[in-house]
Amino acid sequence: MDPKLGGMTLKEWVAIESDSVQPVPRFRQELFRMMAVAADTLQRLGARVTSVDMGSQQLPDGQSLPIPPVILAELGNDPTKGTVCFYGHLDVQPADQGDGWLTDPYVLTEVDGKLYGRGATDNKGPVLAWINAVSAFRALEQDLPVNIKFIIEGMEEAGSVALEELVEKEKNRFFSGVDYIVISDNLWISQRKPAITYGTRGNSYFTVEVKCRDQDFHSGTFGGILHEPMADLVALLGSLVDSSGHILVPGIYDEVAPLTEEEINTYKAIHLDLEEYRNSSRVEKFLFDTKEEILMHLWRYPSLSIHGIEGAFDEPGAKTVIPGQVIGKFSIRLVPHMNVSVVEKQVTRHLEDVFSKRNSSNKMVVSMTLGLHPWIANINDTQYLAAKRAIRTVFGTEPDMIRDGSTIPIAKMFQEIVHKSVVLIPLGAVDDGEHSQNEKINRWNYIEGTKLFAAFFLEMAQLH
Ligand SMILES: NCCCC(=O)N[C@@H](Cc1c[nH]cn1)C(=O)O
Ligand SMILES: [Zn+2]
Ligand SMILES: [Zn+2]
Repeated sequence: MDPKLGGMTLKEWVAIESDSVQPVPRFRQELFRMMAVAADTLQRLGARVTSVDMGSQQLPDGQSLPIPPVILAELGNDPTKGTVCFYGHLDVQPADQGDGWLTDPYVLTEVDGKLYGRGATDNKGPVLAWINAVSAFRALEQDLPVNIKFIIEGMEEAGSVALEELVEKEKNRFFSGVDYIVISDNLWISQRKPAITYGTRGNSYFTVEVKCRDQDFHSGTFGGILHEPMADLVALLGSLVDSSGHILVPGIYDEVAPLTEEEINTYKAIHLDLEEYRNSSRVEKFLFDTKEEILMHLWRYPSLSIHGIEGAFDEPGAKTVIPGQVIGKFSIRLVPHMNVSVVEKQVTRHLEDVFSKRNSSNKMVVSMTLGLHPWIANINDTQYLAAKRAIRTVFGTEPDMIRDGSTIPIAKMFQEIVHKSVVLIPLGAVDDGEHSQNEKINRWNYIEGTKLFAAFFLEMAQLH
């Protein structure tokens, strides 16, 4: 990239340890540095940049840490052109070479056309690809076909702390002229075939605490005479889902959108090599045997996952402890038209029911700690057509029209608060390993993705 334009390379961005998950001052400093570098890059491209102070974050242990600024940047304000707003994040998940990385996670390393490094695909690579696309128009001294806005945050991996309030506040300012919103923070469903994403599941995250007392017991001294909290908790967690993945909470499927023949056909049209998917996931057997069932259970049906138990003895060795208090954690991925507060009531009632049947003297407290709504878009919106055309131009193929089984809360927030059409245009391949060891982006995806975004601007200009 032309150095005059302030081009930063992906290698330089990956080298910044912008981990938002571990709440320690060193990573926060790195996050501030990351946001400053990105603001500078955008400024050099000619953008009007505001770095919004986001205040500080109170942590459960009482300490307070500053939240990195959110970047709001604007390029062009021609009223005859459409305005596309791109959202991305520059914070990353934790990464430690000792956890099984084959290369230093903060040194972008190319092996066989794959660029390994934390944040390479989630989400530094895609953010830079959008910036590179703008930079290409600048380098060619061509007018941008559309007005472009960027909203870039540094706390996505920590739950987008304080972002919703900012979007609400900027609804009639920064977002007032925005026509379309684009996010590139997920992956294709294949190694080589591009995709457009029009829906994500939501998530309701629960804790269930069972307490006898706030100290552990010796199982030789107390074992046999106690209602053990862990036994209660295992029974509670075991009551949630059966071995075929069916959720046992009464009423939970009541509001799930009915399945139509037309919808089934959309799954049939998607290219997914189930054997390759199973092998690359290193899973012996999935719960379902057909492509359609797999896709539907990832995208359009709820799922319940049990995540962990706080207070449990989880070290090697044979400690003879009875934990005095344990907290189980599980979540339910939500789909259209499930309602977060209805799910909260259903789960609480079910657990209270199961617990009361145990006649335990322990205390149980159920809390929903996170309630994120599912999101689904209208695939006939203009920007879906523009994205399809741009994919045809750059990749010479039709995209897979996909949904994502995970949750991108900002998509629903934009839809609800800004009331503009949102599209997800991923550029990473299915095996990029977001959040995992050896995260990567393929050089091909990064470069073709940059071309795709430039082509998207041109198509948007034509269709707007
Ligand atoms: N492919 C994009 C993944 C984004 C992601 O991992 N989102 C989180 C958000 C979340 C949901 N519940 C708690 N955090 C996810 O787990 O889906
Ligand atoms: Zn991400
Ligand atoms: Zn992520």
